Amino acid sequence: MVQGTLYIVSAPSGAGKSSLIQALLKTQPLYDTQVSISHTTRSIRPGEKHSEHYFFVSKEEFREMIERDAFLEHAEVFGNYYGTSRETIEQVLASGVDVFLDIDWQGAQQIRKKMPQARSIFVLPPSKDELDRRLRGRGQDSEEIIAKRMAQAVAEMTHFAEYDYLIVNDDFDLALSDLKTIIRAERLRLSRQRLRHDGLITKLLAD
Ligand SMILES: Nc1ncnc2c1ncn2[C@@H]1O[C@H](COP(=O)(O)OP(=O)(O)OP(=O)(O)O)[C@@H](O)[C@H]1O
Ligand SMILES: Nc1nc2c(ncn2[C@@H]2O[C@H](COP(=O)(O)O)[C@@H](O)[C@H]2O)c(=O)[nH]1
Repeated sequence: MVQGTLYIVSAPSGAGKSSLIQALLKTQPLYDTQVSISHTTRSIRPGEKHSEHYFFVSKEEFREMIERDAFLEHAEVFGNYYGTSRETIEQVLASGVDVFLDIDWQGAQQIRKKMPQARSIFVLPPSKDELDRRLRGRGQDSEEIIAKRMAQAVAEMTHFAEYDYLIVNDDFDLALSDLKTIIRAERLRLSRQRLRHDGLITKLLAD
């Protein structure tokens, strides 16, 4: 079985990465593409569901998971802890399914060290004003949390050059189309490698 590809997607909070990933998943069959559900110690927002948006856990549970090396990566973001389950990701990739991680730059750095074959995408907002509008428009965070996230936005964006691909999420449909193009190109690149590996190209070019 050929391994699935791991895609890391990062962006300042509110730039639209979760919306883009969710829209992409609607166009892909489950046996092809899945999104990882992280563990977090942050409080649940209105409308969020345990095991659908996140596994919401206590700090003690999170610490216990770190101790048993259950995370592929984990980080403190905006004063809360977030982590990606190692076992789940390894199992899904081994079954040939591509997996998307919606994680911050710290997690992205940890994954690149462990899995250099992972592909990474950074999503930028068209402007800081628009980022602020989107965070407010989402209507899920307090003034204090929005201020904290806006204050961290520039720090997150300074890491854009560490990523393989950059998408500016101004027009949503255009940004989604860019994301689909990246996935398509990566799949074509890999299928070319597989053909070469199988000796098919050699056979096709013979005679
Ligand atoms: N291109 C766009 N134009 C206008 N609004 C957008 C666009 N993309 C996303 N949004 C809206 O911006 C808000 C923030 O988007 P989203 O929650 O996907 O951001 P995020 O980067 O995943 O944030 P976080 O890191 O906090 O989870 C949402 O209300 C979403 O509907
Ligand atoms: N390093 C990790 N970062 C993660 C993970 N899951 C989410 N995140 C990032 O946290 C912020 C805030 O998310 P929110 O849901 O509270 O708005 C955002 O940048 C996410 O990408 C994770 O498992 N590891």
